[in-house]
Amino acid sequence: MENFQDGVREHLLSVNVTENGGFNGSSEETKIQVKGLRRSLDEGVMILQNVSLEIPKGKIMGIIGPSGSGKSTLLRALNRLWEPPSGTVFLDGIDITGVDVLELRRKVGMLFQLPVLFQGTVADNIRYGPQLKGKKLKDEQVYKLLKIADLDSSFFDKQGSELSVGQAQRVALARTLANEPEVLLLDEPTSALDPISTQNIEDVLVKLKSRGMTIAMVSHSIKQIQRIADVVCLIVGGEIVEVLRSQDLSKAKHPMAIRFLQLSS
Ligand SMILES: Nc1ncnc2c1ncn2[C@@H]1O[C@H](COP(=O)(O)OP(=O)(O)OP(=O)(O)O)[C@@H](O)[C@H]1O
Repeated sequence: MENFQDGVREHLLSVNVTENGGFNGSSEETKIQVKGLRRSLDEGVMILQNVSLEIPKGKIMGIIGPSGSGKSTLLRALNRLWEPPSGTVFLDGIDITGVDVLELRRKVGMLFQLPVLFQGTVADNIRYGPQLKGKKLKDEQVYKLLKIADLDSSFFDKQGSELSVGQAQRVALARTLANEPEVLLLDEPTSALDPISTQNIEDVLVKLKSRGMTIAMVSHSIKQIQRIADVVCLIVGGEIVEVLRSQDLSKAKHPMAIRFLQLSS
């Protein structure tokens, strides 16, 4: 317990990020594997069609695609906010449907477009997750989490209601990091933020990645994906149509992907 934050840092530093930059190469470890994931609505409409994907460890994967293409549904399957069928989503090779759901959500944390802070101070919010497990974070540990989320110590005692959306999003990130996640899922985390708050969040994400965190981020901003993602997954009509390195986005071949990229840039 004394070493909680050191433990976070050690964990993050201990993951060896591969240098070759390949995302399908044999030397790169897979953190999350999705195999043949499907979801259909009662009326038979397919939202996800046979989706298979490997999210590499210690990298940022951007997930982009037109509205309604299934991006959020895919992301939510990865920590069972939508329950995937067994045998379709694996974390470190283990089927997530067999893992205790709260334990899974500690390992695979999620941030949404709009942060929702609980009543109380910023510190109360950050302490929330560990407290559920009977652990009380020391002030020093809370300050360290604030720092990782690029918030100074003056935020410790502030009420959630006093914060801007951008600041609240960073508190939500610190609250998620208090659970010592191995993976972060982000569903358009900066779409409600101004450019400076967006840059603050992007900087934190890049810093977390450099410490070994695996990140999957849905974004509508191709420019954002090009700034921070290593790999991009393009999803159209519930199907993954391309997986590319972000610098190779312009090489997309699928006609719908090309059209989407042209209209979005
Ligand atoms: N629980 C649900 N019940 C009915 N339809 C749903 C449900 N969840 C998602 N859908 C539908 O599935 C499709 C994919 O939704 P999803 O939110 O995953 O898309 P998205 O790519 O994230 O969209 P956006 O970019 O607009 O957020 C949409 O047509 C949506 O209306």
